[in-house]
Amino acid sequence: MQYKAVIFDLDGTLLNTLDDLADSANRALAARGFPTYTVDEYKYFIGDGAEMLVRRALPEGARDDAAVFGVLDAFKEDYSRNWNVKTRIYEGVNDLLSAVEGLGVRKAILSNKPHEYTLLCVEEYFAPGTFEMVLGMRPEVPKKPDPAGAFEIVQSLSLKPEECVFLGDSSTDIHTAKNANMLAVGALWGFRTADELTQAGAQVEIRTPMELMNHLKR
Ligand SMILES: O=C(O)COP(=O)(O)O
Repeated sequence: MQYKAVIFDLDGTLLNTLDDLADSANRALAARGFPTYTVDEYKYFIGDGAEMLVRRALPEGARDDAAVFGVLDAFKEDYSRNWNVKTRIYEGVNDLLSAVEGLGVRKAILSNKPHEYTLLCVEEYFAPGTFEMVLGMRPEVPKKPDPAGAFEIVQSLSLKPEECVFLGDSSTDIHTAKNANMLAVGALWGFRTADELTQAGAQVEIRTPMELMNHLKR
């Protein structure tokens, strides 16, 4: 039997958004006199939403609300102007999306990126109608790894969770998949390591997007 839908994570899975996120966050930090980080260090700050990114980037002794929300506002303002400077689709992702489409398997996105930026990115980098549903992080819905967003997608597609595959690049995504009772597939080209995905309980790990096609039958 074939899975009926794939839910994709966005940052680090479909799009390499690392540089633009890091550049915006570094400018927001520097403007307030806080230390900045290398682009690679941001791989561990991204994945649990914009507020968490800022909390992780601020020095431990400076995570009071005024600092967090000051830097968060500055980061969002900067990112709203610079979200598509260096961001690119990962190699092989377009081929995968076409192949999934060709099989008649449905596609959706669930991201912890703020919803408005998730929509902007998807509109810019993917053909209209590629995804039936695109959900970013919305204040009223618990973020990944809570399965609420994943359940919202399956309900709206009239599917059962076990008919879905969840593909993501971080432990947050793997935990989301498991919490939602979906096949948990780890993307090894993203921001985190194979060790992290294995420890989180990934059922499958793939090195290139097209490898997902080998796992759409169960
Ligand atoms: O921007 C984030 O924190 C995470 O976004 P993602 O869920 O698409 O990886």
